[in-house]
Amino acid sequence: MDTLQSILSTFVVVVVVHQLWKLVKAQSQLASRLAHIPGPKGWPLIGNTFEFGKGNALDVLHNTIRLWKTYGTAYLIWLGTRPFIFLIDADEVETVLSSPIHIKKSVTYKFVEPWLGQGLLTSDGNHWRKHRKIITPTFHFKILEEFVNVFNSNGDVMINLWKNKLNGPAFDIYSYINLLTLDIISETAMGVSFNAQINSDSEYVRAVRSASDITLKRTFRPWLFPDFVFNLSSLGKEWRNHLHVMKTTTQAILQNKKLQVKAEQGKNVSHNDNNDNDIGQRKRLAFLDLLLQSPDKLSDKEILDEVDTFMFAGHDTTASCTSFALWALAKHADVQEKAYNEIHEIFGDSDRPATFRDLQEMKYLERVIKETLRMYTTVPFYARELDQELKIRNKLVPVGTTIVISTYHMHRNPEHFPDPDKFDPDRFLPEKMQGRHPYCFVPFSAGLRNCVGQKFALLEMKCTLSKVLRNFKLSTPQDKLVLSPEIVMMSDNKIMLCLELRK
Ligand code: HEM
Repeated sequence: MDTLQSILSTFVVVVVVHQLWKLVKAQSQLASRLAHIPGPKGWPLIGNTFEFGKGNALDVLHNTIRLWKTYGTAYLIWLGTRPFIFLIDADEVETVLSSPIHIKKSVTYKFVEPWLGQGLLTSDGNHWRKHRKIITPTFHFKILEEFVNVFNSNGDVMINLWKNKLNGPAFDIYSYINLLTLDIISETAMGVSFNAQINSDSEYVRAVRSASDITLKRTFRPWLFPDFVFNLSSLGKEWRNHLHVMKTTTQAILQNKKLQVKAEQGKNVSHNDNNDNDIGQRKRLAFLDLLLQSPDKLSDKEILDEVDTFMFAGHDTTASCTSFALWALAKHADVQEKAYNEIHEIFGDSDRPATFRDLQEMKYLERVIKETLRMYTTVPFYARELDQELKIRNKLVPVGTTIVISTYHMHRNPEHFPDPDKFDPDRFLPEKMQGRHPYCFVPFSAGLRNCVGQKFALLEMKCTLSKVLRNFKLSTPQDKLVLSPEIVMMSDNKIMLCLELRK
């Protein structure tokens, strides 16, 4: 028995050592092909994991700034045995983003796959191409025009809540804005509202928030990369609970919607009928309805994946940018006054809701949003995994390397944005943009895999910001925000505003 045991243990040790040796050998082969990209020295198997992240977003920002200053606009780090090249150079970023070949997302996007499945954000290849073709028309301006009512009615709920804060102490606006954008995306994506602004303790809302946090933690803990290790960890257990809440919620909504469609068909009401309904209002369709109607006949799973993707990609992002924009307006009284004057010219003293056309006219406010996207870059990093070699710094970089587009750093590059820490919306005046590198400002990414929701996002943010400015004069006691690049940019020291009534 003892002999059998010792033979077995020796066998296990030999297998483990052999596997580790293979990993070290593969890493060293990759390293020799990547020797032309500068970066800190990494350890075999561990790479730079511990010095780089420690799972803390604040460390990630400090370290990436330090690495940029030390190694320049393309540098290499190792997370475990995986090489990651961070790109800040606009020419090199253009090579990646404009390519029809390098559209595969990095391994870290796999972590959200149990939630988002093969939705637009995570899929690639022919599946992605087919779905992108189906989904792009659902963001047509005629459909977005219909959503302005949703932006307005949900925005009014927040304005009413904020009226209780008038002339009071400063308060943290982030959770208000986050619940507002969640209400907007659930109504536009699924046609239902969680009324999260009123019922802020929603289980779904908490699940979405925590699932995003866990995804970020996993990204910087390579030992949690393998699913079997993650599934055994306490984070993995927490993740499964949140996943269950999120999946059952959206599934129930889809089933209800299908029952509703059946009932309408029973009453001979065409679901495709987008004309007047029996109470004289135009019937507004959510993305879910549009996907259900698609002639391409998507399966339930395909529809759910896309709806979950909208829920994930379409609310934390706009919440982050809107909150930072409000803080910037509060901080820079001159910018706030200019934005207010533009809005006053459009509406005068009327309190009518904004229309699609009004929102198009807010050119200065649009520049404020762009400057916010530059300085407080909503998605500070996004990444691709090479499944074909790519030339960087005049040499081919091997398959399997992850390319990280380092948007936050690109947007602070003084070569393209002089005095980069100054908030100046007029950088985005057409005459100032002339001659600027087309890929030095990429908050919504660019090329084939750019953000499909960017027009929706701009309209929603303009609607919310103009509504707040029409009602309140903003100020802030905070001198500086401590930026924390989680999956979207967050402020580590809250976003505090004081409100005075405008009229
Ligand atoms: C300030 C707001 C937003 C910002 C800054 C933003 C930014 C981005 C970025 C950088 C990407 C590319 C990510 C990557 O390559 O990994 C992306 C993709 C995407 N975004 Fe947005 N986004 C915003 C709002 C929205 C909204 C409101 C929606 C939906 C209603 C949305 C839906 C998507 C989807 C589905 C993709 C994947 C597109 C594809 O790969 O074909 N986003 N977004």
